[in-house]
Amino acid sequence: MRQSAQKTGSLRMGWAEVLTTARMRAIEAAAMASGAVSGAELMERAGAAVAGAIRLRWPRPGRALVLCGPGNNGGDGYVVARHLAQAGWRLRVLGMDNTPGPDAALMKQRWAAIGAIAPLTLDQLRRKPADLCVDAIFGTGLTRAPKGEIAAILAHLGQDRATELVAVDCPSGLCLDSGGFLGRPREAATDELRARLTVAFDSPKPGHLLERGPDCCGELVIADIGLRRWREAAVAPMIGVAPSFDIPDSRRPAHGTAALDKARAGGGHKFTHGHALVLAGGFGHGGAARLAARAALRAGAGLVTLGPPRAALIEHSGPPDALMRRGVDDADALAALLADARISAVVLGPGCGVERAAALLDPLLAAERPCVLDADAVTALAARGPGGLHPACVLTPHQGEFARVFPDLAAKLAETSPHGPFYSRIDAAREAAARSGATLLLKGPDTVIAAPDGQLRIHSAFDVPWLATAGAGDVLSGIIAGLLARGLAPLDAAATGALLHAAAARRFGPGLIADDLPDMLPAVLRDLGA
Ligand SMILES: NC(=O)C1=CN([C@@H]2O[C@H](COP(=O)(O)OP(=O)(O)OC[C@H]3O[C@@H](n4cnc5c(N)ncnc54)[C@H](OP(=O)(O)O)[C@@H]3O)[C@@H](O)[C@H]2O)[C@@H](O)CC1
Ligand SMILES: Nc1ncnc2c1ncn2[C@@H]1O[C@H](COP(=O)(O)OP(=O)(O)O)[C@@H](O)[C@H]1O
Ligand SMILES: [K+]
Repeated sequence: MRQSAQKTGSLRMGWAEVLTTARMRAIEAAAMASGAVSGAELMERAGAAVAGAIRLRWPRPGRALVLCGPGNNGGDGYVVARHLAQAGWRLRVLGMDNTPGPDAALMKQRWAAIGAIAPLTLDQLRRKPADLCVDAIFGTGLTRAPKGEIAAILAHLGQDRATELVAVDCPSGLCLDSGGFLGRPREAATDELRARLTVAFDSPKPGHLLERGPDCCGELVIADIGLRRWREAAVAPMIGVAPSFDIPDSRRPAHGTAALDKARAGGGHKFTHGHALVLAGGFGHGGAARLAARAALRAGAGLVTLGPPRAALIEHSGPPDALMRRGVDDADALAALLADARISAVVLGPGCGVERAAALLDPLLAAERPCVLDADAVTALAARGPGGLHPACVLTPHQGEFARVFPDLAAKLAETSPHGPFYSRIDAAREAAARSGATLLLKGPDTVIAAPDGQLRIHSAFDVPWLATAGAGDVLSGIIAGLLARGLAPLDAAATGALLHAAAARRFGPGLIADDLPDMLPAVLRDLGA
C-alpha cells in the first residue's frame, strides 16, 4: 500500500473566490444598503490600500502622477493622491471636469482642498516626467472601448516603459469579466498597458486571471476593504474559486482541496485508493499514455493499469514496475474489463489514435465510469458531437481541440467587440459543459474548469510558461485520473489536478520536460501538507 495515501494531512493551498463585476457591484450595494458602511468609507479604504501598497514597494517618496477618470475609479485616485501627498510624495493630479457620483465627488473635493487638478489630456500627461503613474481612469465600470483623448492617453501609457505604472483595480481598458481589452484584438499587442502593480478590491475578478489580464496587471494585490460579511452572505453562488496563483497561503481555508483529504482519509488497502486504467494506442505510440499512467500513480491512485492493444504490449515492458499492463484490443475487450467495478477511473485519448479512441468511447461511456477524455478522444468526439456525455467525464481540450468540438463557441471566443463584457473563456467553458453534460477543462495558462451544473474553477498559471511542452497535457490527464480514481468529484479532480500540475512545473523550473512532471508530485504534495 502506498504510504502517502495513508496520511490524513490537510492540503493548505488557499483558494480565492472570484467575483464577476456585476457580483462585486451587488456586494458593494448590499454593504452600503445595510447602513454599516458608506460608499465614501469604502472608497477611502480602497484608496488607502492602494497608497499603502505603493509605499510598501517604493518607500522613498518621489514624483507621482495620478490620472483620475470620470467615475468611482477616479474617486479612488483622488484618495490615493491625498495619502501619497501626506506621505511626502510630490503629486500631479489630472482629472476630468465631469460631475462624478457623490462619493467620487467628495474625494475630488477633499483632494482639491490640498492640491490642484489639471485636465486629463495627453498634453498635460507629457508635460512633466514622473517616477510613478497611478492609473485610476476606469475600473469595473468600463462599458465600452475608450475613444478620443482617453484612448490617446492609454496608448501613450502603453508605450511608456520608463514610468512605473500602478493600476487601481485594473489597467484601464481591461474588461474585468474576460481579460480582454475592449475594442482591441484578443491576442497580445505591443502597446497594451502593463502595470507593475495592480491593487484590486475584496476579490479577484475573472479579468485579473484570464487572457491578457495577468500579463498586464503585473503584481496583483487584493486589498480587503471590509466586504467579507456581504460576500459570504450573497445567496447566488460565486463564480468559483481560483488558487492564489503563486504561493500556497496557509492562512486561508482550504475548501478547494479539502476533497483530497477526504479521499485519502481512513487508510484502507490499495483498491481503497482506486484503480486507474489508461488506454494506450498502437505500437510506437505509447509514450503519451505512459506519461499519463505514471502521473496517475504519482497522484496517488492505488493501482494503475496501462491498456494498449495486445500487439503493442511489448512496447511497455520498461519501468515503472508498479504499473500493470493489460491488452485491450477493442470495444468488447474494454467492456469486459470495465465489468470490474474496482476500475474507478479511465483515461482515453493520449496517443490513442482517433479511430481507436472513437471505437472505445461507446463502451467507456456506457460503463458510466469517471473518465478523462483527452487528445484523440476529444477529436473523436468532434465527429460524433459532444452530446451524451455524463458529469463524471472530464473533457480536457486545449484551444485547438475545443474549436474542433465546439466551433461556434470558439468563434465567439475569438471575437472582439467595442462593448463589454467580452464573451469570456468562462462563458465558453460553461456553455460547453452544459451542452456536453461533462465536466470541461479548457487548457491554457488560464485554465478554466466548468461542471455541467454551472460550477466553475479558474486556475491561472502564467508564471510557468515552460509548462507548454510536449506531453504536459498527457501528464495532466493522468493526474486528474489518479484523483478521480481516489474518489474526488470530477470538478475537484480537474481543478486540483490543474493546480498540482502547475505546482510540479513551478517546483522543477525552466528546462522541464513532461517526463519530469510526475516525479515532482510527491514533493508538491508534501509541500502542500498532503
Ligand atoms: N462602488 C463603490 O463604492 C466602490 C467602488 N470602487 C471603485 O469604483 C470603481 C467602479 O466605479 P464605477 O462603477 O463608477 O466605474 P469606473 O470604473 O470608475 O468607470 C465608470 C465611469 O466611466 C465612464 N465610462 C465607461 N466606459 C467609458 C469609456 N469607454 N469612455 C469614457 N467613459 C467611460 C462611465 O460613464 P458612462 O458609461 O455612464 O457614460 C462612468 O462615468 C471600481 O473599479 C473601484 O475602483 C472602490 O472605491 C470601492 C468602493
Ligand atoms: N504558457 C503556458 N503557461 C502555463 N501552462 C501552460 C501554458 N501553455 C500550456 N500550458 C499548460 O500545459 C499543458 C499543455 O497541454 P497540451 O496542450 O495538451 O499539450 P500536449 O498535447 O503536448 O500534452 C496544459 O495543461 C496547459 O494548461
Ligand atoms: K484603473
